[in-house]
Parts: sequence; structure tokens; C-alpha cells
Amino acid sequence: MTAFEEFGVLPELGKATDELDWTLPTDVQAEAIPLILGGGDVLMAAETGSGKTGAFCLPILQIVWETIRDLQSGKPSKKGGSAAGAVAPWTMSFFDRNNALAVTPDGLRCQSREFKEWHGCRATTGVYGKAKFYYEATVTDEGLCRVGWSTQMANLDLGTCRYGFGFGGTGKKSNNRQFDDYGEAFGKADVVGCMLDLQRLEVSFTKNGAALGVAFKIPENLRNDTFYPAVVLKNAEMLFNFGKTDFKYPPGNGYVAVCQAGPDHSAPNPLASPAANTAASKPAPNAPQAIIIEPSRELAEQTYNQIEKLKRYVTDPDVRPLLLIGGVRLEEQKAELQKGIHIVVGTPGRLEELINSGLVQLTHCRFFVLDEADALLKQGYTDLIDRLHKQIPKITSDGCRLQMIVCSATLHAFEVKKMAERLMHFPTWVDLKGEDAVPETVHHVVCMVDPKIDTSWQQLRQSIRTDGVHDHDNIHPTNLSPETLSQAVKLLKGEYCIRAIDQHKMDRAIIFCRTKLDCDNLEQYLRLRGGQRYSCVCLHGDRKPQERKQNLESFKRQQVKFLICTDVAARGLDITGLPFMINITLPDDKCNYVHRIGRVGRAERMGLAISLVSTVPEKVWYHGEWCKTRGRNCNNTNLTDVRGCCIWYNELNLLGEVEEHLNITIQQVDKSLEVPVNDFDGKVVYGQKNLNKGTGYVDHVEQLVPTVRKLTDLELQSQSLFLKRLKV
Ligand SMILES: Nc1ncnc2c1ncn2[C@@H]1O[C@H](COP(=O)(O)OP(=O)(O)OP(=O)(O)O)[C@@H](O)[C@H]1O
Repeated sequence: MTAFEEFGVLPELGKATDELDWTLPTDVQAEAIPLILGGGDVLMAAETGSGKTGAFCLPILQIVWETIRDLQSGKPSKKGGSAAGAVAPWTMSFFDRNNALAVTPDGLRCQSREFKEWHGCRATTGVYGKAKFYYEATVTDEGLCRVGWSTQMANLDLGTCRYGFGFGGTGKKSNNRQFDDYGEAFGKADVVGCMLDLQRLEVSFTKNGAALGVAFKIPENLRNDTFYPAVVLKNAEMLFNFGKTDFKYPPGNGYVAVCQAGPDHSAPNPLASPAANTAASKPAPNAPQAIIIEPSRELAEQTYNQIEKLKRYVTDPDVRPLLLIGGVRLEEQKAELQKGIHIVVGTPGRLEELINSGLVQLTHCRFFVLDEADALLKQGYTDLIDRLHKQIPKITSDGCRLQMIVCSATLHAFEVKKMAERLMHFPTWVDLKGEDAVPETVHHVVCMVDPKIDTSWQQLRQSIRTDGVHDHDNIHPTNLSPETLSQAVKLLKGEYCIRAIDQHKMDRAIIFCRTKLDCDNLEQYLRLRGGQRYSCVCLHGDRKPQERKQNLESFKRQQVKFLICTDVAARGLDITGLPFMINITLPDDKCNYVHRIGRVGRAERMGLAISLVSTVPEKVWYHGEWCKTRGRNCNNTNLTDVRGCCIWYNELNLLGEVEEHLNITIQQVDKSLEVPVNDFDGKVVYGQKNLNKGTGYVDHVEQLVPTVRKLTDLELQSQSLFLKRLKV
């Protein structure tokens, strides 16, 4: 049995984890997997590289596989099952309903989050014979609803055929598409009493106990039919009481609760059994069970690949994931969707586009995952997330509650907590440190770049092309103005980058720059300084999707040594055994420091992160909304306060913010960029597992030797004393 199986994971998934060399679940996996398998909403806050992706992919794959297996065999799914089959006899039906309408496991609450169309449902039992029947329906959420009675012949859109008699929230009654004013409007928290008098063949309603009069005369030809409580909803929710608990407004006047109709006056709904209607709960091919949102196409691709690897042995039924990212032809994605998919991994824009156009249906979605959730919120996707969440039924069409999983290494943000309060259902925090933290495997240092002390920038023979913010400034080595010093920092950082590479004999590193232009300039400079020695590629938003993909691949395959990128690659990218990273400039957002340096020191391997920090303010580009070209060929070097496109960047302040956020002081190294070995652990090899983990172990044993000897002597003494006593 693999270690993962002990946490309740399927043997087929356990086999795949074994092949990936995941011998033991990481801490976050050990906590989160059972919680997710148990049906809970989870917020996963754990360090970079701690295996969060596996922590949600494994249980999702498992539950999705179980669900499709059950659907294919015609069995109701586990969680909806008991309610669907066994709860007798008075509930709303799990089967006699439209797909987008969900029924809670107790069968007493219906919800539809579809806001364009009506979706209906009928009860599991109906009434007939000369008697008077009553039930109550309470509006529990805003939206449109119509409630009443219908026969088995009626369609589910209550009131639109001859066999359904409904009363709607807008104050209209309807039968056979004839909508007439009746009673008064009702809405959230109102209780509608539904009365059926089969002696007089009349349907009437009450609102909060007040009688609204006879709504319909039932035609004589329906006298012997069975009538079922029925509802139809548009983005609304209603709660039903068939008389099992006290009515809020008991009807009197000879009406009895439907659930007390007795065997002579009630009959089961033939369409309410699983066998009768498996098709109704069968998802359409384009209705996935899980939706995973990632902030960048690279991350979406990575998570998709991880799912592919983990699902290798999960067959019969096959679980089909699909990647939905921009830059891929829509036609291709449409074709895949029609073939049938179960898990969708995508970026927010493309996902919403496909959902809005109906190409992805949310009717059977039971997992809503936000990976790097704080990034999604910071990128402005709060409304999009809220919109999607609103559209997903909270109870799936097979009676399962929607599970939401949210993760990041920097989840301790106000916006995340607000979102969790708004959207999640009693979530459990899996929070191993209680604050944003850097893994112990990441050795991170800063090197101050001080152009006043290090004046080598004045004599550089070859230098990096800078970003041009000082093109209109009067800069000259003899004039140490802020502008000159700022330009000097840019030149020095190019040199320090090369020095860091040489000093640590780096043959693999990820290098972060602040802007796309900085990336391009550094790429050009590294190539200039030595083709193969500093071979590099860029990854940023101005590069075409295909080029981005190729560049990342060639870096992963070690065909090039350096990957130069903006924060587009700060999060989540998992490059096995990456030993080094360099921050040419600290990120604007302190959280991204954690993510950037977390590209190294993953999966227990050691990594070194070096950040270059300017001691003087540096003038940099900042293209706001007012910048017509959004930075492309922009040469407005004025400051933003005069609607220009530049700001003064204060890295010392940023460093202070990062240190305060992480509650640490980051070690400083001098301009030689040598990292003192003793301060960390001189024996480690960056990029490899720390085999010396527990250094001092030898010392430790040596220290313990005298104590252990003493203990052995004492043990001997006590045993001989005991033996002596026995002899006495
Ligand atoms: N149980 C395990 N044992 C060994 N390696 C693992 C285990 N789980 C995951 N890994 C590996 O650890 C690496 C990091 O995992 P993952 O990308 O899921 O980290 P993460 O927590 O999502 O990091 P980030 O916050 O940077 O996105 C991956 O290469 C993955 O294959």
C-alpha cells in the first residue's frame, strides 16, 4: 500500500504518485486530501513548492472518477444517493427535474442558478381522490419562482401547458401559457401556501397565511389524475414543507398536509426514480465536474499536465481533463468539449467566454478551484469569480454540494478572506505556518547596489542597454544627480547579474526583471556577453503564446541556461531542481517576492535566490491607463503626477516591506556576491536535496554517548539489585 492510499487515495492514483517518486504526502497534502475527500471547502495556505497542486488534483480526480463511474452504472452518486433513492416519500425529486435545477440531499430545497432560463422540478409523490391537500413553499433567495401543482403529463415549466397550475412571484397565475394577475407579488422570505381541493376541483394559494382566492378551476377531465407539488425557478431558491414539520400558516378548513394523504390518496411519481430518469441527471458532454482557474496560461498548462500524469492508471471510466487557455483555436476547444470532458483547467478570460457562450455548462460542476487565488483577485478577476460562482448550482444536479478550494503561498490577504466569507461554505484553513513564509530550502540574500560607492559604472566598456527613461534627462558621471545615479543603478545591475552568474557558476537560473523592456534588454546583453555561456530566453506578456511555450520548454529541457521573465512567471512555475534565481529588481508587490524566490527550493531541493537592491531611487516606467499605447514605444518620460509614464522606484522601502511582511531580516551579501557558506549550510548543493539534513547529527550522537553509557550502567545496576533481592 502506498503512503497516499493510507490517506484514502485510490490505489490507481497511489501508483501514479509512486511513479512520480512522491513517496510520502507533503504536509499540506496530508492535511488537505482527507478534507477534500470528505467533502469540505478548503483554503490551502502553504509555502511555495510544497505540493499544493497535488493536494487538490488527487482528491478531485478521485471524486470525479467515482462520480462518472456511478453515473455510468446508473447508480445515484454517493452523496446524493441516500436522499435520491431512499428518502420517502415526500420530497422534491432528484430525477423528475431539469438539469440546471438542484435539489438538496434532504429533498426539501430547490435551487437554480441559471438566470436566462426556467428550470423546474416535481415532488416524489402526488395526491388524488376527493380530498383537500396543502403544502408550503418559502422563497429563500432572490430570483423568479412559480409554484403550484401539476400532473404527470405536465412539462416541468409549470404553468406553460394544460396540466400545470402555477402562481408566480410577480403576482401572476398561469396555466397553458395564460398569465393573469392573481393575488399579489411575493419574494424572499414569503411563504406561499399551495391548496388543492379535489372535491371542488379548485387550486388556490395563500401568501403568508392570507387567502388569495381561487386561482384555477381544474377541468373535469383531470378529476382522476394525480397532482404533484411542482416548482419552476429562474436563478432562485425555494424551501418546501410537505407537512413533516409544523406549517407556518396551517390552512384549516379541512385541508390536510400532503404527506398525511395516506396510501388511499397518494401515489409515487413514476418519473422520480433513478431508473426512470438516469438520463436527466447524466451530464452533457460539455458539463465538467470540476473547474480549476489559474492566473496564467503556463500555470494552467502545468496543472493540466499534472492531472494527466496523476490520472494515468485511472481508467474505466476514463477521466478526461481539458485545457482552456487563450491562444488556442476556439474550434479545437469546441471539438474537445463535444467529445466529453470532466475536468476543465483554464485561465479566467477564456473560461468565461466559453461558459457565456454555452460551450461549457456548469450544471454538474462540483469543484470550483482557484489556484493562486490572491493573484486572481489582484489581477481584477473578483467580479468574474463572483459571476461564475453565482452561475454554478450550489447543489449539483446529482445532489452533491459544490466544493470550493482556494490556494496560494500568500493567502493571508484581506481580499482572500473577504472572498472566502462571501463564497465558501464553512471552509477549513490548511495553514501550516499561519503566515506567509519562505521554505527552509530557499536561501535568499540581497545585494545592495550603491552607485555612489561602486563607481565602476563610470568606466564600463560594454554595458546593458537601459530602458530609456533618462533619454531626456541631463545625465553625466560628473553630475551625481538622482537621474545620473538612477541610470548608474541600471548599468550596475547588468554587471552584478553577470557577476552573480559567474560567482556561483550558475548554469540554470530564472531571472526576474520588472518590465518586459528590461527583460528584452537583459536578454540582449547576456547574448552579447557570451552566446552559449549566458544562453537565455524570455517569458513575458509581449511574446506570442507559441514563443512563450517554446521558451519555457527549452529552459525546462536545459537547452538554454537562463529564463528571463516578468512577474507573469512569478507564481507556481515548477522547474524540477532549479538551483538559482536572481531578482534584478524587487517586485512591486511584496507577495510576489515570496512567489519569485519560491521558484527555487522546491520539493525539498535547495535553492539560492539573490536580489539586487538599489540604495538610491531608480526612475522606472509606469504606464497607467492614460498611456495610449500601454507602454509600447512610449517615450513619455515625465512623471505620473504630470500624466507622464515614469515613477521613482524606492527599492529600500520595498525591501523593508518584504522584511516586515515575512517578519525576518534578509541576509545581505557584498558586491562580490559571494554567499558565506557557514551562514547557511556550506555543504548543500543548490538544486539538489540536502542530504546533510540534520547536520550535527554526528555531533549529536557523540554528545549523547556519555549519557547513554551512564543510563546503561544504571540499568545494569538496577537489574543486578533486582536479582540480588530475588536471591534474598
Ligand atoms: N508528495 C510529494 N513528494 C515529492 N514531491 C512532490 C510531492 N508532491 C508534489 N511534489 C513535487 O513538488 C513540486 C512542487 O509542487 P507544486 O508545484 O504543487 O507546489 P506548490 O505548493 O503549488 O508551489 P507554488 O506555491 O509555487 O505554486 C512539484 O515538482 C511536484 O511534482
